[in-house]
Amino acid sequence: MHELRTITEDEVGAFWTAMATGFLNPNGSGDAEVRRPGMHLDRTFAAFDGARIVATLRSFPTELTLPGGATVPASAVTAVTTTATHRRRGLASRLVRHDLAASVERGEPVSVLIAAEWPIYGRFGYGAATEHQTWTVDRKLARLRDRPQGTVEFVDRDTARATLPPLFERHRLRSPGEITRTDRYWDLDHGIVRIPSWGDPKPAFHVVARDPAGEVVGAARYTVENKWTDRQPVGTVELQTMYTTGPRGDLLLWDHLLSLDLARTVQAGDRPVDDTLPWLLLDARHARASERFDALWARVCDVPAVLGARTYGVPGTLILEVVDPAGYAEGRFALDGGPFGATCTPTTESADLTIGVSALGSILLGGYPVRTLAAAGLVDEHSAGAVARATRMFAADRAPWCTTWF
Ligand SMILES: CC(=O)SCCNC(=O)CCNC(=O)[C@H](O)C(C)(C)COP(=O)(O)OP(=O)(O)OC[C@H]1O[C@@H](n2cnc3c(N)ncnc32)[C@H](O)[C@@H]1OP(=O)(O)O
Repeated sequence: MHELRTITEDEVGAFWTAMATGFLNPNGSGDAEVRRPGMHLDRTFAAFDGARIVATLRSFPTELTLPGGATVPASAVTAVTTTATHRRRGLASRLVRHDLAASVERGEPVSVLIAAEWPIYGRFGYGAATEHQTWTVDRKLARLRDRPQGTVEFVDRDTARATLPPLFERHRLRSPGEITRTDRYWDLDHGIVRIPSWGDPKPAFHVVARDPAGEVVGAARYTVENKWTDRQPVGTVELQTMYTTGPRGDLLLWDHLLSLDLARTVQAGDRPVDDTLPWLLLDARHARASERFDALWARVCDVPAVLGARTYGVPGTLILEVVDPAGYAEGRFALDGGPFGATCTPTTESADLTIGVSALGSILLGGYPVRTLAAAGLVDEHSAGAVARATRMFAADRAPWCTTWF
């Protein structure tokens, strides 16, 4: 049996080398020094074959925003790898289960991650909870419905670094599915701190949008691929980051992006599935959607703590039977919730619905309708109308969206 434990300071380098190898990055052995400040060694686990690290997992504390804007403490899991020579022997399973147990011990009510591949994490109780999509816009065809009011200016990287965090904070607290970012995250995001094996970041433009009163209403970063065919500019503007305080900022920044002569296409990934962009255009079909996929996955460990902290689309009560083979979320719970808050407590009343813990993760943020999961056989209805009621209650007033990769 391979030993599984937290790593020591001396093993930090070997941890990152093993992780990089697991992610098929042959150059990762020089990353440890830059990676070390973001690590919590008491929640950085490895499996050992003799003295060699052959599987990795680490987590860090964060906060998850729920529908209604409340946040709950969460454990963010990342760097899950097993070295190719040691796969399918249960090492990742042991690490994930070990980390979940430690998370529950610490009292974190939910664990989150971004799944490299869909089939990996459902067995541990995680469920896909948010989605995002990519827009591709032909800027020669797309026209905005309205003229924006305000200004957009180019700024340098350090100004962008100072401008984005407060905009993100506003976005985070109204966006179910988003998590907190540290200063270090922002430094990495702006290429101020660099992971050696990632290479140099592509040079980018930074812009800040202001309303007519001069208040900052948005900021964006984009790269440009300069390309010509038959003496025609056919390059692509790739939007890397955009946060706004609302529609005014969206309009200003999209007006800017669509006005970039010498590029043909604007591509924007990781956008919310209920984005305003198509509705800002004269012809919504010029915003072509693609790459709509799951993003953040959630694993509920403490049902009353998370279901009691979010708000619900309509007032209602439900008795939920949660099935969790690991036991953490297992039980029957009385939920009484509405647009202004909720209570959720263990109960012995008979259940309206039975749901597995993974499906519970998928309805937690309002990302997937209860009705859809019930139709797919993932939720059982025991009292007439319970699926319809739960569908209306769990719906969120905005699509959950997580823009933070970890
Ligand atoms: C949050 C994150 O960090 S996401 C990143 C995930 N890591 C990667 O994608 C890196 C490349 N992949 C790997 O390193 C490994 O394949 C891992 C970490 C995904 C799995 O590691 P292993 O030690 O092989 O997993 P383990 O042996 O515990 O397998 C558990 C089960 O999951 C299944 N499984 C694991 N990975 C996959 C996958 N990619 N696709 C489908 N099934 C998978 C296995 O088949 C096994 O099922 P079984 O018990 O029914 O046979």
